[in-house]
Amino acid sequence: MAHIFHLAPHIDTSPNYSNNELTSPEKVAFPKTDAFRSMNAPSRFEGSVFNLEVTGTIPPDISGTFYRVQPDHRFPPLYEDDIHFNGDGSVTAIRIANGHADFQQKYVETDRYKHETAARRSLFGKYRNPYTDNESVKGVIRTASNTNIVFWRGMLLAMKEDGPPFAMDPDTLETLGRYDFEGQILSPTFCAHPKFDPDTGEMVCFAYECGGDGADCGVDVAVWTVDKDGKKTQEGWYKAPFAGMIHDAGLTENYLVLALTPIKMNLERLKQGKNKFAWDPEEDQWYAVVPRRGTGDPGEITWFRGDNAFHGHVAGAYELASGEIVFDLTVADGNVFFFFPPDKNVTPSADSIAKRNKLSSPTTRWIFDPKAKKSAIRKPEAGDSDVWVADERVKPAVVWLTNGEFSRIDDRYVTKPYRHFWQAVVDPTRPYDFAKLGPPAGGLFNSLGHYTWGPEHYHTGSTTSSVTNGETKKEKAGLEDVYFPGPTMTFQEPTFIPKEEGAEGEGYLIALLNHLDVLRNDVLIFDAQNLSQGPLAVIHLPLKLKLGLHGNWVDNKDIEEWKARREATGDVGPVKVASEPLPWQKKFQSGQANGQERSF
Ligand SMILES: C=Cc1ccc(O)c(OC)c1
Ligand SMILES: [Fe+2]
Repeated sequence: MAHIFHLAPHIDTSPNYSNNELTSPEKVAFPKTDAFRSMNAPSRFEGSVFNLEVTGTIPPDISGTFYRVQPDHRFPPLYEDDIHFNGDGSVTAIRIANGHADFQQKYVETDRYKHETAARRSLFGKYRNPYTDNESVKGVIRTASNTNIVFWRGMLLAMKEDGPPFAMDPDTLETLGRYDFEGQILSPTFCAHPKFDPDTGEMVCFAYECGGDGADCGVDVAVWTVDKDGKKTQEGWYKAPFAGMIHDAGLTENYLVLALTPIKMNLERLKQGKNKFAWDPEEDQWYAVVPRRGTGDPGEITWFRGDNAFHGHVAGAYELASGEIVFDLTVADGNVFFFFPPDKNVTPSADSIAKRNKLSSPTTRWIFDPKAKKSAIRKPEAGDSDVWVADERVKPAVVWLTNGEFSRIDDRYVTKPYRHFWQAVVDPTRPYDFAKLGPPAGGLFNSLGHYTWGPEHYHTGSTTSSVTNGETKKEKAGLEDVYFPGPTMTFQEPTFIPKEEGAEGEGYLIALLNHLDVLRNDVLIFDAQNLSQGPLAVIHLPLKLKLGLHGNWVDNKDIEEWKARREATGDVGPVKVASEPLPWQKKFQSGQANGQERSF
């Protein structure tokens, strides 16, 4: 292809960065780094496509919307080495009914979005580091709302764990505003993985780094329950043993289990304009078993610690008749976030993408006893607060040697024993066209897997177990059904679509396929229990999206029911978004120091 600078050599093609800093904010030229290359080249598309091209047949009983969110930088970042996780949240809706599919995509119009739109440039700096921001946006909520998009009581909530959620209209993807649960949750941070109890309709959610302005690198952790009518019914404030990332969680009938990963925040480092997190290869992986109806007493939590490792996403969690908790997630044997290397003693190359792509990430089953003998430890990092830690270290009960991430289950089985889970899978034995494609952006998720726990691992209500600290079984723990599309393709996170009245796992699986050669996406629909036969339908998008994080399926009945309830004349009425700044913002505006002290 002829490039314009061959045709017009006088055109300015100079780099837009010098010493890692943006030199011409008005010039729209993105970094030429891996974080902005291939599938992750900026897309920035907003709009819709009616009646997408389809190969195969979309099962006629599928009626609903697949919502998912991707980070997609709107402007060249302030720093050339910016990371994918710092991109603006852009929400995709794939609306399916009567065998047809429509596409829509729109940015989440966060406070960040509005300020940067007005200025036509980036104003917010590095990932979760307000010390790198333009002066004009001090005190503005920084979140890019780019990690998950969930349906809650008739609205979509776009979420990122560094800030509050933003509400969107499920029909139009219009941003309604910041959502504070009608004034009930005023935390500076929230989570990207709230859990929904299918029996009670409750949302159980949590936050970390939530004791100040949301960027204090502190150890505060909060847990909330919001009931099906939107009323906050529980709130507990706790301290973590260190200031690390708590990204995902598991929900059982009586507990929320939080995974605290040994990547650590540090305020001094942040103030120096450096990374939010650093991997600590010497630190344990931790789990907090938190009672769902707790009050915030530190003794309510039991913290469990195991050998250093990196948490992926949670599949399922449930309680056994013995009271013990089964908790399943992928756990990788090294730093998955290569862009957050350790602070010291590590040569830069030791945490490269190449090394990340060699990590193994099995599905790991832990069994926690909430009544385990524990002792209070006082950690100065925890503000001298008591943290109650189980005396015995934990080891996995089962390690299923899968190699993948983005575990999903039939969400009607959250809190319950389950048999089926699905993952984006890394199968290094399959061919990959490295010569043509270079390293796969976001990881080599070249396959999609359906896993069924074998009979000895499928617990019914009466099963008891006492294997908390037994020998770890490393095995193939059940059936594996895997689909590999070809050497030029990778998958994004799959989502399960249940069949109405169907048994657990009966339904479909939907996932985005990345064509790394032609830089375009398809949406694939599978029989959830027969992936290896290949997709039932391939929905062709006429464009390239970006690598997204999480998505969810919402049935049309729920969308329609809530639409009626949210009418001005409906029994619930329109969504009420936040009308006042957050407490930390008020403090900031009144000139009080923000950050260190608890704001509310
Ligand atoms: C996958 C995890 C993850 C964790 C924190 C983030 O801010 C994030 O942004 C997209 C993603
Ligand atoms: Fe996640």
